[in-house]
Formats: sequence, C-alpha cells, structure tokens
Amino acid sequence: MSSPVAELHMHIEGSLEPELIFALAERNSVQLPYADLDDLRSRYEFTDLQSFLDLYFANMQVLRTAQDFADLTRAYFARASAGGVAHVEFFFNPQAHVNRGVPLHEVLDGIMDAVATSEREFGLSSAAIAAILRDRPVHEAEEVFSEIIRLQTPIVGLGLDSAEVGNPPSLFEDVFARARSEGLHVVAHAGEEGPPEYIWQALDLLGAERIDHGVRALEDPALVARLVDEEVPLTVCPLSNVRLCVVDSLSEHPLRTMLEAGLLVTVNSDDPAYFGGYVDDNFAQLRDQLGLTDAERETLARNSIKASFASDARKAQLLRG
Ligand SMILES: Nc1ncnc2[nH]cnc12
Ligand SMILES: [Zn+2]
Repeated sequence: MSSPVAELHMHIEGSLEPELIFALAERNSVQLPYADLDDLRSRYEFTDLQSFLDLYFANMQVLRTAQDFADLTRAYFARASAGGVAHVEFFFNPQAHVNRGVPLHEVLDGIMDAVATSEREFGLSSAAIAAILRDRPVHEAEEVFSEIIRLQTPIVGLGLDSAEVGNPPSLFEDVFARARSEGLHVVAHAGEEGPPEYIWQALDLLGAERIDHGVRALEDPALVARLVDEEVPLTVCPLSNVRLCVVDSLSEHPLRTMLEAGLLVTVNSDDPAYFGGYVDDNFAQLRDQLGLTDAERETLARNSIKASFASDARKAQLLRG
C-alpha cells in the first residue's frame, strides 16, 4: 500500500469530464457546439497552453449554479480519493465565471459546500485557492479579490494562472500583497511556458510560497540553488507538460533531474479531465515511462504533504499514512 498523497496543483474546472459537460448542458439547457461525446473528445489535442485554455474556458459555460459547482467539486473529490489523494488544495477561477454572468456567490457557495464536507464524505481534507487570470486586466483581479474577502470566503490562498508568456507576475504585486496581509497563502504558476525570470518575480515580488510548474527553473542554476536552499516546493504536472508540449514525452520529463538537484518536487494532475489522468495516473505513467521507483514515489508523496498548507497535526497524520 503506497503512502497517501496531497494534490497541490489542480484546477477544479479542469476536472470537468466530457460526460459531466453533457449532463450539465442538459440540466441548464445550454446548447453545446459538439455533436456528441466523441466529437468533444476529438478536440482534446493541444499544441500549447493557449490551445488548451480555449477549450477549458469554452466548456465552463455549462457551469451555472451552486449545485453545478458542488457536483463538479464532489466528482473530483470522489475520483481523487479513489486514487490515493488524502489532501487537496485546488484552484478555481472566479473571473472565468463572473465575467460570463454567473454570480460570484453561486461559485463560492457550491465549491465551499463540497469543501466543508470532504473529510466526512470522502476522507479527504480540502482547501480552495482563488486563482487570478493573469491575462485579464489587473483591476479585474483586484475587484474579484475584494469581493471574495468581503464575503469572508474561507479560501486558503491566492494563486496566479492562465496564459503565462507576456503576463509577468510583476503586474500583480499589489493584489498579492493584499492577500498576504489578509493572512492568505500565496502561490503562482511560473516557468511552465514562461522564462525563469517569472519564477524570480513570483518569489521576490509576490512572495510566492510555492511555484506551480517551475520546470523551466532548470535553465537557471542560480535559481535552482535558491529554490533548493529555501526549500520552495514546485508543483510539477508531468502529464500536463506532455499534453501541452512543454516536454516532448514522459520518458524525457525532467522530474528525476529535478529530484536529483534537491528540489522539493511534487506530482500533480493540473487539469485531469483534459490531460489524460488524475494523480494516480500520473504516478502510474511515470513508473512505466520514466522508470519511477517506489522510493522516488515515496519521496514525492512525502514532499507533497510537507509542501501543503495543512495544519501540522494533519500533516503528521498524513505522514503516518
Ligand atoms: N496548466 C495551466 N497553466 C496555466 N493556467 C492554467 N489554467 C488551467 N490549467 C492551467
Ligand atoms: Zn495549473
């Protein structure tokens, strides 16, 4: 029996499976631009991050009510728990819903309802991170963040995601400073498609406690030394990196190089409904295609718990297995 894992990098909207897209479209009378499931599935071929984001945002149109968000979140919890995930810190994208007319409270009520019962229902502790869309105007991020705070939403942190290149962390210094002053954890996607410079900015300007992805850190030895020295966790997403053409194949993924460099690496699913699998699928394919050993898996599992924002008591419980 392998040790429990914490999943620290997944987007709840990226767990929207094709079957649920069709079921929610029916429930909400949404006309989908796909003939059937096979037609939808045939579109899951991506050439880069943007080509994925286009489909990711398009499919969100079926999410309308608190019930939809609760059903989506619970479906992920059930699947993740079955795959050995015992703790999750997941992203959601409030702007992606508010901007198409869904009231913020519908999003928050649904997600937080599922979070509140995850331990009882699925034996899985959970926490939500509001992620800012970095390719949208800065004032929009500030407005949605203010509203989340005004509603006293029990989120655990603030994150930064969406199209990376050309949208550096430096743009979002103020909203991240506010998040920190509210006592929230802060994390940022950096070094997925963007340069190592964006990782430096995430650390120095945003105060990021974890870097989401960070694979391009390997291009900058001084940055690697800093990340090792400060034990900054990197939430790496191997299947995502292959599907978004960040790496050519899983057998060429730099995960082992990162581990050998002494980086605090974790394995995550990112957008499991789009990238061919959940955390357990990532581990299984890493074993088959990269020769990931049981000892390496154990290290990665322990890293994920260490890197989480769970309480010390919960971390100790998770580490006991
Ligand atoms: N891999 C990813 N990178 C940036 N933004 C995202 N939003 C959902 N998945 C993402
Ligand atoms: Zn991501």
